[in-house]
Amino acid sequence: MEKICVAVRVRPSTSEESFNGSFWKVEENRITLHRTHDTPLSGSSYAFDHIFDETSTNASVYNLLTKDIIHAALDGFNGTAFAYGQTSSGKTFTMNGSENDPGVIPRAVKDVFEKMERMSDREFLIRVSYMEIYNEEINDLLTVENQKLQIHESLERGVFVAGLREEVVNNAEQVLNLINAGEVNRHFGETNMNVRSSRSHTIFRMVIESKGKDSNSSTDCSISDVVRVSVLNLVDLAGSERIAKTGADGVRLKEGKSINKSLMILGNVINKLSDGSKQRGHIPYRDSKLTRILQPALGGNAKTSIICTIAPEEIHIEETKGTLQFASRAKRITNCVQVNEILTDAALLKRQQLEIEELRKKLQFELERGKLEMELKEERKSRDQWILEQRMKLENSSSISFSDCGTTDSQGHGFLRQRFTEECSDINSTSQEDIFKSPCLKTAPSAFVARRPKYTTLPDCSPPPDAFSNVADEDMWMKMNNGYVADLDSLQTTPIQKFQSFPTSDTTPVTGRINEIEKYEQETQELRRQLELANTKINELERKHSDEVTLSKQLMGETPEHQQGTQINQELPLRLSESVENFKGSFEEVLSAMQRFASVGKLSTTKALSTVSEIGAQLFASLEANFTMNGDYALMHEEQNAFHERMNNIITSLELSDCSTVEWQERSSLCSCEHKGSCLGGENAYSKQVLNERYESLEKEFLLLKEERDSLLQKFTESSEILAMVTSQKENTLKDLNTEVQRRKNLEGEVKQFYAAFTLRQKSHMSFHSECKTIVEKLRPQAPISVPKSFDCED
Ligand SMILES: Nc1ncnc2c1ncn2[C@@H]1O[C@H](COP(=O)(O)OP(=O)(O)OP(=O)(O)O)[C@@H](O)[C@H]1O
Repeated sequence: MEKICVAVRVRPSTSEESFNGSFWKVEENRITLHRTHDTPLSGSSYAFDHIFDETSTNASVYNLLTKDIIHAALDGFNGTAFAYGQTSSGKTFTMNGSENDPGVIPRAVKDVFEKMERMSDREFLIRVSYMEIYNEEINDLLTVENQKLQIHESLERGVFVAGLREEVVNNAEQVLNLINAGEVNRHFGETNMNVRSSRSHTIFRMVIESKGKDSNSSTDCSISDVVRVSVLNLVDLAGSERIAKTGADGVRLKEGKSINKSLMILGNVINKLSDGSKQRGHIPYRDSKLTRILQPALGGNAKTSIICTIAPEEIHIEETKGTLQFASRAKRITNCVQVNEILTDAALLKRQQLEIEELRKKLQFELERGKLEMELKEERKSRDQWILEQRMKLENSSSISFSDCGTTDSQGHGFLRQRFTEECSDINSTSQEDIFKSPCLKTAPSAFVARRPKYTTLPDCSPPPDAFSNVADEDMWMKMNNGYVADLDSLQTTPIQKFQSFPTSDTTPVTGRINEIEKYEQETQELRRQLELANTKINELERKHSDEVTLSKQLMGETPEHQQGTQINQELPLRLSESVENFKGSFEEVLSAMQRFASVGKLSTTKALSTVSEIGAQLFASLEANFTMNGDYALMHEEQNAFHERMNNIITSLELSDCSTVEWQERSSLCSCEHKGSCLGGENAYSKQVLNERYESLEKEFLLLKEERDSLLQKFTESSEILAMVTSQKENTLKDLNTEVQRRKNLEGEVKQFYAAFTLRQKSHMSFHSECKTIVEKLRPQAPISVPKSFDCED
């Protein structure tokens, strides 16, 4: 808990008049209203953390009041500094300052960046915002369009202004430029009391995020996993005003009313908070936007300082008193300040892993301990049983012996020893089962056992095991066996206690133990459940893995096919144009042969026509075949060769068509000259027309082929795109697959580690168990010696 730091600053007087009645006098951290003749007025004296008189500078205010808060903000503490006071008392002067004496805000900005540079072990991210509350509406001073913003609240961010521009900044200059830009948008107005009166409350906010540069440590939460986020508010409130004094009307009046109202609500909040935690009751933070935004600074998680500015003039005494009373109440407020640290996902994960590991170890340990305790209990129980049995045997035999024991005989040691030996031999002959090998005191002569006046009856209990240290030592037994007569009263005796097998009276630890065991059982169940979940996850991953392997194989299988397809698609247009070129070549050869024959008059029109139509049919059939061969280049090549062959045949047949030429020549010689002329002319015209038609149809075909080629090219591009897509999909799937494989490996590793730790624990438990057994075994033969001895001492 930390108190709000409250200071008062007195502005230099603006009036040249000397005081007529009273004035404020500052003495160290106390301010008192004095009469003119320097006598303090009772009930008007106030003490604060600091008081800055008229001569004070903004530098001193910053250093004494705000600097610590700014520095703490860099360490992760929220901080708020605000100026409160009547209008024209110097709030804006304190917060913003002048050129010669910068105020709290510019100093804080510079200080933040300077300190940040010195903190070389941390990385910082700073965001700033600047807003005003004008007539109870929130406006963004950095973006004029952001008006009438709303306040929201969320678990993550707490109370925040939605839509407020937050600028990430890197240096002080950048921030100061932003502030200057914001100042332009701020509402100022002239009143009778201040030519430049703030008509709104302004809040300049810096959000400071930082994290350590250290990035080591894979097992524990490293410093770099913890992010500190602090909010620093520097607030310049609008001043309270008396409408009569400010002479406000119209807009100014409305502003004045709004200012006074929100300051009144601030006063109410401060009053409530200063009442002390028990009487506080409801704090009306939600009554105004100002108190809602400043909520963390008022009784919340923030280091807060308030500078209350006052005007020293006599005419403002009442307002000054009001301000000082506000300040006095604010001084009583305590805030609950803590560093705001956020754990990143990685840190949370690490922490949870550590916790699980801790629990696992604890559980193992407790299980083992519980088991051992049970075993020890069993051992103890059987040992107690055994001791009890032996004791009962002893009691039975001793009751016989002690009945024979009389008073001390005065006949001397020799007689006693002889008698003792005799008795011993007697008893040994009758009591063969005395496995304790205890001295034969039971049958000792009355003279051997010194008379013990206090002793009246046999004790009905044996000493508890913890009293074994009180019994006589081995040496003493030996002496007694050798006939030594002891003064038993001089021996330290074991107090008589009722026999209780073992300290079972304390039931609380048992109940506690049961509770603990139940708790461990629950934890075991939980761990088992986690293990089952892990196994399910592993199985799921395995299934996914195998699916993806199959998919990958499938994709791998498809890839060569796709590659081949692409290659074919890529080469197809080239090959087609090559084949068209070849066809063209063959066709031209035939044409030139025909021209040759025609020029020498060896080719009849009929022959020429039939040849051309044959060539055309061949050509189109071959072209068609070529296009439908779908990239089978060998076949295409064959087809081209066949076409070439056919063309050659046509040429040969043309060359060999002598008879037809002779026929033609004979027929032509039969024709009259005019007839001949007209006949030739008619044939030529006909052949030209047919050829033209043919040429046109060939051109059309050629265009069609071109279109087809273009569409094939289009298809090829599309196929290439699909292939690229499939390839990238395949790569992504492979990546996913690798990640899954890695995750699975990690999980397997964890499970292995868990089993290894478990086995180790089991081994240590076994060895501990065998050690215990050995100890118990060792203890077993010693018990008979101890028991009768204690028995004797109690006697
Ligand atoms: N400590 C000071 N030293 C010198 N001049 C001061 C001091 N305090 C205030 N002034 C001057 O007094 C005038 C009023 O101050 P300022 O505007 O800061 O008052 P305010 O409290 O912000 O008023 P309002 O609430 O109306 O905005 C300004 O001209 C300012 O320069």
